[in-house]
Amino acid sequence: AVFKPENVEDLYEIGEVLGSGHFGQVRQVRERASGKCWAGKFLKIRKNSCSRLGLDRSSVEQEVEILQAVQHPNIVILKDVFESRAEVVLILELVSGGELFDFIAQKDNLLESEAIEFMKQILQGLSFMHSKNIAHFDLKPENVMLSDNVSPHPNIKLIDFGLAHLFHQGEEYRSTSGTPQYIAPEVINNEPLSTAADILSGLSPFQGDTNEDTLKNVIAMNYEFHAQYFSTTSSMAKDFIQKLLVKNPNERMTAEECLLHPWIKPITRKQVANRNRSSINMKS
Ligand SMILES: Cc1ccnnc1
Repeated sequence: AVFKPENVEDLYEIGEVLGSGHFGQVRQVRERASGKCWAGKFLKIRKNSCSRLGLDRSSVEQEVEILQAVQHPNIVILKDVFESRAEVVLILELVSGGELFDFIAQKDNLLESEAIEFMKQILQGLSFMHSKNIAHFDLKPENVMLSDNVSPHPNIKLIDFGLAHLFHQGEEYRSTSGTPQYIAPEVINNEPLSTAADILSGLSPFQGDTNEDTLKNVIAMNYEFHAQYFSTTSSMAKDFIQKLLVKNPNERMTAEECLLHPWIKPITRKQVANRNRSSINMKS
C-alpha cells in the first residue's frame, strides 16, 4: 500500500504528546485547513529487516488495513496515512476522554447500570470486529478510552490495533505477544488463536506478584469472587463473569452471546430491578 508522500507537517500542526507505547508516539495534531484536532500516531519504520528498532512496514500496513475495515462508533476512526523516509503517521480520530480505567478508578462505587452501559459498548465494538474475523489481541483497560470527558454518557472507543489480526479462511494463527495480566490461556500455551482471546483479555482477576505468577493464575483459571469486592454485585453479573472466565476458548461466550446475556439484555422487569440495586465496589 502507498501512503501519502506529503510531509505531514504541511497539513497538520504537531502538538503535545498524548501517549507512547511499543509502536512510537501519539501526539495531538491540528489540521491546518479545518482547525480540527486529531491524534497523530508516529510509527518508526525499520530500514531493513536486520535493524531492531522500529516496526516492519508490513505490520503497519496490516494495522492500516484493519483500521480501514472496522469503521464503527466504538472503534477509533483512521482518517489518513502519511509516510516519510523512516516514519509512517496514522491520522486517527482524537479520543480525549481518557482511559475508561481512570474514569472508573476515581469512583467509590460503580453502579451496575453504568458498568453495563460501558460493557455493552465494548461488546458492540468487539462483536463488529469479530464479525469481520478481526481480533484485537491487545484488549486491556489502557486501550478502552472515552470519547470525551464532558458528556454525562461518554462513548467507548477501542484504540491501538497494533497487534490486531485479520483471520483468513482456515488459517491458523499463533502469537505470544500481549500483556501478561490480560492474556488468554491459549495465548500463553501458544495454541492456535481466535477472536475468543479478546473476550477473556478484558478482565483480570489473575493479577499475581510477578508476571510468572500471573501467567500461572491465568493457566489455572484460579480466581474467586472475594466478598469485600463482590458482596453487592448481582448474581446476574457474577454469572456473566463466570461464563467469560472459561479456559477452553470454544466454550467461552462470544461477544454476540455476551450481548444477549440477561445481565446485558435483561428479559424480565425483575432482572432490571435486581441489577439497579447492585453496584461494584471499586475501593479495596
Ligand atoms: C491515544 C489516542 C489514540 C487515538 N486517538 N486518540 C488518542
